[in-house]
Amino acid sequence: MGAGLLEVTVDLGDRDYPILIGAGLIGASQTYERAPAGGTAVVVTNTTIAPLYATRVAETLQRRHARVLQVVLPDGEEHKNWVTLNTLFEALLSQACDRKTVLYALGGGVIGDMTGFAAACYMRGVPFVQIPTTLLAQVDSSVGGKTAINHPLGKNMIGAFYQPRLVVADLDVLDTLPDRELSAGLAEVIKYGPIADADFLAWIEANLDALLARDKAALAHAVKRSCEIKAWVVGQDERESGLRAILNFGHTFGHAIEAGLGYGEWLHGEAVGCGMVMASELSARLGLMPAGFVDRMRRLVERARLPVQGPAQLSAPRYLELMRIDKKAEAGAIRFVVIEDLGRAGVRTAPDELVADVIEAHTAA
Ligand SMILES: NC(=O)c1ccc[n+]([C@@H]2O[C@H](COP(=O)([O-])OP(=O)(O)OC[C@H]3O[C@@H](n4cnc5c(N)ncnc54)[C@H](O)[C@@H]3O)[C@@H](O)[C@H]2O)c1
Ligand SMILES: O=C(O)C(=O)C[C@@H](O)[C@H](O)[C@H](O)COP(=O)(O)O
Ligand SMILES: [Zn+2]
Repeated sequence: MGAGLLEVTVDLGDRDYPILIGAGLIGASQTYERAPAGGTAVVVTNTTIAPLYATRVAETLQRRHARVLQVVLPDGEEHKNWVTLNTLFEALLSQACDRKTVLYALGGGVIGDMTGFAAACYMRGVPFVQIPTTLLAQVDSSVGGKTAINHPLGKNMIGAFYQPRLVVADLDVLDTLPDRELSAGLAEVIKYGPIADADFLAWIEANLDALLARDKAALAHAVKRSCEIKAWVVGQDERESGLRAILNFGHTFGHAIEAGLGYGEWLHGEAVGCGMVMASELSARLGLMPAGFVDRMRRLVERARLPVQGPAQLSAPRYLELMRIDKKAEAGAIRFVVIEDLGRAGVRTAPDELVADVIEAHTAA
């Protein structure tokens, strides 16, 4: 293992688990010491990541497991569905995987969300480990136990809360990440500032160029601080009965963009980036934040090379229709995460006309 190993704990009583952050982690057998050993390991990955990292992970796991299998799924958000999930179940059943089998999710958020959901369901629950390979997955999706697949009518609509046993965030794997995916990950990093930590927002603004240049020290800090904030939230409200909703800042608008365009056209992080600009505008129009805050967020999202205008083909009424089946909606009322003060978020409803104005103000002509 490389020097400078960082660790964050997700504090969930007897389901506590560590997030290890550092260099050279995926090929070191001591990395996996706190995950269950013996029996079968299944490395679940996709066609892009398999040739890059699956052999290194599988060879390392061979020192801890009697048998190591690989399941390679198709790549892309459009495959985060029942069909792909069933491919995974068929592979597990046809290889006689038993209840002691450990699933290792080697990939971005799509692989992590699907593997976690499969682990929650297979034989009513088998252990799983997250090995996130995108920035987005390292700062967000691998932590906290939200697992799901998409439905044409709504994002992440079929899923379960199911925690991993260990998260391994190896910063070296980010070297091969395409620039567009790096930017998508930065959207979720930026999110943590306005919702929970004004100083972190200022740090991101000051260090955005270093992050875009993949400076390892900057990335290490961004991953660690993001995981600390997410762990702090999840530790208090694992199943989103209240506080956890703040992690959805920008997502009510963003999920509507993803579903409205058909999954995969805009990346999740791109939709969240644009969604945060809209949610900032809503916060200002509700009188919670000054207009300058919207400019500040728009500038930062733009500097991260993310879209700040919604897609021209999605009308405000279409957003409203899609947002009514958002998971936070209650009795048909859409609930939005808004910023109440820098570093503090809350959940509010807003009149449809106001929401439509906000969307139109930030949509390409
Ligand atoms: N569960 C949660 O809490 C949570 C949080 C945020 C997002 N999500 C979900 O995560 C998904 C988005 O995740 P994502 O942004 O990681 O996308 P992704 O999983 O689709 O990965 C992005 C792309 O990068 C490729 N890739 C991954 N790692 C690579 C590497 N190291 N080198 C080269 N290529 C690599 C992938 O094959 C893919 O093509 C969405 O479905 C979103 O809903 C879930
Ligand atoms: O972990 C959470 O809670 C989040 O909201 C994190 C989000 O970044 C993530 O996209 C999550 O999957 C969205 O949750 P959903 O419940 O709206 O599907
Ligand atoms: Zn997200």
